Formats: sequence, structure tokens, C-alpha cells
Amino acid sequence: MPASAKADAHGGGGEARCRLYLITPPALDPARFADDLGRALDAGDVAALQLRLKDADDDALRRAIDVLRPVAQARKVAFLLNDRADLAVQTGCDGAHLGQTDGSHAAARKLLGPDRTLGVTCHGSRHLAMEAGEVGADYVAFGAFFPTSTKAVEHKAEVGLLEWWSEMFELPCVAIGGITAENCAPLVRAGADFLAVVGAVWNHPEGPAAGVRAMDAAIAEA
Ligand SMILES: Cc1ncc(COP(=O)(O)OP(=O)(O)O)c(N)n1
Ligand SMILES: Cc1nc(C(=O)O)sc1CCOP(=O)(O)O
Ligand SMILES: [Mg+2]
Repeated sequence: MPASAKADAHGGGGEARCRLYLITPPALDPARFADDLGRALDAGDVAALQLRLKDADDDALRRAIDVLRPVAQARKVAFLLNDRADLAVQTGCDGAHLGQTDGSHAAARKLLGPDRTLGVTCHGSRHLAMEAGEVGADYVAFGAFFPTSTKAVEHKAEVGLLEWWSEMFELPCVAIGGITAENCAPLVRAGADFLAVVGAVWNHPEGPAAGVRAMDAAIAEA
């Protein structure tokens, strides 16, 4: 998350305010998706958008970034790229999200420099999260909190991890995995700075804009 989003997450120094972190659907046609994305981002407060296209080659990723990055950045939504710090730098993304098998986090930190965001998947592990903090990650991501049909997950995370992390560390934490407007309240109350979602927005029965509104309302009411 860029510094502005991180500051916003903490209300500029007061009570922490959890925010929505949107991840793209697993496959998309950039030109068609751009309109849906714009409408979703205009529907409420979204701190960040992660482009996550696991099956796309570099050319397809570059095309998607060229089309979608301006849609997010024009709305002051941080545009993060999944898995690829190198491509994030080359294409003007605001940062990258790396997992535990996506290369060296320290090398990515160096490549991204101080101004771009580095996010790191830490599953349900205190140890991985502290390691990520030590190499200079801007946020740690814990999950999966709930069953998800978006991805086959091997790791689970418990709500208590969010409580422990947010009591011990200033570094923002993201919660991910099967999160919906209906089940997110305990995560918000436990101290998650961001809730990362795919299905809750893109598969919402009334459309993505309604999905963003529902998530924002649930976060506010938690
Ligand atoms: C915010 C956020 N948290 C976790 C992940 C998962 O990353 P990773 O473990 O590398 O798995 P893939 O997304 O690459 O399948 C994420 N993307 N975003
Ligand atoms: C990309 C991803 N990573 C996860 C993890 O646990 O690390 S869960 C997940 C999928 C999130 O999609 P949805 O909001 O539809 O469950
Ligand atoms: Mg990854």
C-alpha cells in the first residue's frame, strides 16, 4: 500500500480504520473489464486493486496493466501486481504482492525501492510475518480465513493471529480468503487493516458495485 493508503488505514494517527482491498477476477478481458472496474471503484472506498491473472503471459499482463492501471490510479486506488515485482516497476504499478514461492522478498524490496508497496503472503504464520517485516514489507497478508472457491488454499489463518499482530506491530495486516460482507466483522474487530476480496465483489448477485457497497457497509458496521 502506498504511504497515503497506509496513513488512511489508521485515520491519520487515530483509531484504525479497516479498508477494502480488491483483487481482480482470475481471468478477464481488459477492455471489457475496465468499465466494470471503474463502476466498482466508484461505488465506495477501495484502498487498493491487485491485478492477479495467474494464467497470463507477460504480453497479456502488460496489456492488462496498460488498460487497468489508469482506471485505478485516476481514482487514487493503489494498483498492485500479483507475483511480479520486476514487471510492476517496468509498467508503473504502485507495487507488487509476493507469496512465499514468488522469489526473494529482499530482492523485490530493493527493486521496488522505498516508494512502491511490497506485500507478502504469510499464511497463518507469525514467523513468516515477522520475517516479512524484517525485509521491509509494507504489509503482511494472512489467510485463508474462510473456505474459498477462488483458489485452492493449503493454509488457514485464525482470527487470533490478527489480534496478536495488530497488538504487537504497527505494520499493516491484510486478511484474505473467503471474506464476505456477512462474515467479515470478526476480522475487522480483530484489527485487520485491509480485507482482500475477489468473490465478494465480482460474484455479488447484484453486481460488483453492490459488492463494494456491501463490503464497505459491513466494515463500517463491524
Ligand atoms: C492480499 C493477498 N494476500 C495473499 C495473496 C496470495 O498470494 P500467493 O500466496 O502468492 O498466491 P497467489 O495469489 O499468487 O496465487 C494475494 N495474492 N494477495
Ligand atoms: C488469492 C488468494 N490468496 C489466499 C490466501 O489464503 O493466501 S485466498 C485467495 C483467494 C481470495 O478470493 P476470495 O475473496 O474469492 O475468497
Ligand atoms: Mg503469488
